[in-house]
Amino acid sequence: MKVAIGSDHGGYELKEEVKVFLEKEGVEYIDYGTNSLDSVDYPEFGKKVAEAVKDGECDRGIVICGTGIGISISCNKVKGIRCALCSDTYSARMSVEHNNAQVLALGGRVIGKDLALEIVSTWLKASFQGERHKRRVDKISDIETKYML
Ligand SMILES: O=C(CO)[C@H](O)[C@H](O)COP(=O)(O)O
Repeated sequence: MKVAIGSDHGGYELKEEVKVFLEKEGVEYIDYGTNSLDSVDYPEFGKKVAEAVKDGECDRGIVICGTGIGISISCNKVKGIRCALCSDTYSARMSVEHNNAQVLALGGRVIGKDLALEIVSTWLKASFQGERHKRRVDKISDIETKYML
């Protein structure tokens, strides 16, 4: 599995911790920035990660801003992308098993490193359960088809 990872300045430090974790776990990743604590605009980095997943360059994405909110909203504007903002391991697992989320969002100013890494670990191991959940995810796609160009 190859993971696209990106953040703004509010998520930069946690992004660097997540990268160390991915390396330890032997998970390949591409870092789409940002590369410092200098102030930047989170939609640019959410877009890069979401597009990398949409285009098949990466299988999944992890995005981080201060709260995780702005960057997750940005990712969810890319057609076909389901980005889930998670602050607990149960939601992280469910976001894949039930919602087939390909992108995980974290709040760098909300959760600590240890919890964040547990969430990432849980999320990486989860897989979509299909069945009744596929019908529901298909209905999300129907909404996109109606409202997104
Ligand atoms: O969480 C965020 C978006 O949802 C951003 O990281 C946050 O808004 C950045 O704020 P500031 O420019 O004050 O560092």
